[in-house]
Amino acid sequence: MNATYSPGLEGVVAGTTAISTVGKKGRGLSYRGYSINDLAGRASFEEVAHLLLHGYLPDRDGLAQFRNRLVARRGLPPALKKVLEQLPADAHPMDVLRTGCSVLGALEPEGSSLDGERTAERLLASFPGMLMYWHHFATRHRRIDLELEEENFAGYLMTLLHGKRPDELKRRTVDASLTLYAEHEFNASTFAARVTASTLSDFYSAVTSAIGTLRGPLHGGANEEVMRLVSRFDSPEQAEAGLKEMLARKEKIMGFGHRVYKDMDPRSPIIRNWSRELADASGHRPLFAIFERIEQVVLEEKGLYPNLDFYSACAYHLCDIPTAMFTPFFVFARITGWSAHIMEQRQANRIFRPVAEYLGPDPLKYPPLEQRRQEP
Ligand SMILES: CC(=O)SCCNC(=O)CCNC(=O)[C@H](O)C(C)(C)COP(=O)(O)OP(=O)(O)OC[C@H]1O[C@@H](n2cnc3c(N)ncnc32)[C@H](O)[C@@H]1OP(=O)(O)O
Ligand SMILES: O=C([O-])CC(=O)C(=O)O
Repeated sequence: MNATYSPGLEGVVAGTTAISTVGKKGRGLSYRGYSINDLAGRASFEEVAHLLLHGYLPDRDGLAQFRNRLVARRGLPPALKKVLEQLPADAHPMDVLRTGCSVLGALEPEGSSLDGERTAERLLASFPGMLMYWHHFATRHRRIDLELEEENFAGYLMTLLHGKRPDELKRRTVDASLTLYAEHEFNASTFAARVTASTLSDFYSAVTSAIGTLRGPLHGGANEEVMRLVSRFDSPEQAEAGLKEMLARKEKIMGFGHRVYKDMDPRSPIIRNWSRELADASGHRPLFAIFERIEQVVLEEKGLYPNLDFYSACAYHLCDIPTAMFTPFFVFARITGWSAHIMEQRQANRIFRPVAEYLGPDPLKYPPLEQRRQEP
């Protein structure tokens, strides 16, 4: 076999998919053939989730049934709640979700690999409750009710977080952000899920792999790092000076750059508009101006464009979502894409097993124990 090495697998075609296109000429970003601009502007996140999980946009009845199933699958088994109650208040919320997913897999294992759609809906429905149950217990010792009537997914998770229904602008912003975050072809976490699925492992193991992969700051964890960066500045001028210093030190600026998009990420202007609307409505224009100035400086100095994580940080902050929950919100959405990919992998499976270029020593003579020198 004649294989060429591509660091980070850049440009390598690692499989086939019918789920989405990313940055494809003439198609841009699309989920199952529908443009992201149509989906983010016109469909609710539940319609998009149905499209990804079941392959088609539901009609009115199909959507109502899907929403009902999600509402019915929100509750958590007592044994899982007990585990969540043991996790410390300073645990990272992504650790909580990774643990919660793993425990649910032990309590409600897949009966057979045909259970994929049911498991996907169970995880989609229960992830918000897992995180918010832990959050309220760990911070205020309150055991919250997870089985609320609210059938809108964004409304449900915001109500769980804040203990009251969100205002309409915040709910619609979160709804749109979930659609934007839902799916993105062979990104690192989806690829991790597919690699795990390719060994014929179970659904929960594949999703646990994906959560662990999304957590890193080069991937989903970037949205949290963006907010930590922006919080260091009080004005656009300060941000400009700070960013120039960082770039001079050759530091990476989180929320910028992308493996596939070498110019604009098509999701970025959409979430930027929601952020601006929120900033205008809540008197936070100065914060938005800091984001804008950072965008301008990084483009001028490095020629890099913001990815989805950059303005998502602004939107989530203005929706009063704690910074450490930004990446979990990404999970609440991307579970739909991960699930679609796990099911697609199972339909035409071959185990992932690439090869490595060896850079180690030439063959060595084996030294008996008494003749070995301690290596430094
Ligand atoms: C939803 C998502 O997961 S989107 C990604 C979220 N991640 C981030 O925002 C983290 C910051 N961005 C990055 O680290 C990268 O751009 C990635 C991980 C997204 C893509 O990585 P790659 O495709 O491997 O690009 P790579 O890191 O090789 O960058 C190419 C060049 O641009 C530079 N560059 C890329 N991104 C950045 C950045 N955010 N800040 C500063 N320089 C950057 C690199 O230093 C490199 O420069 P060099 O050629 O002089 O060494
Ligand atoms: O596609 C990628 O490399 C990262 C990702 O998940 C996204 O941009 O949504």
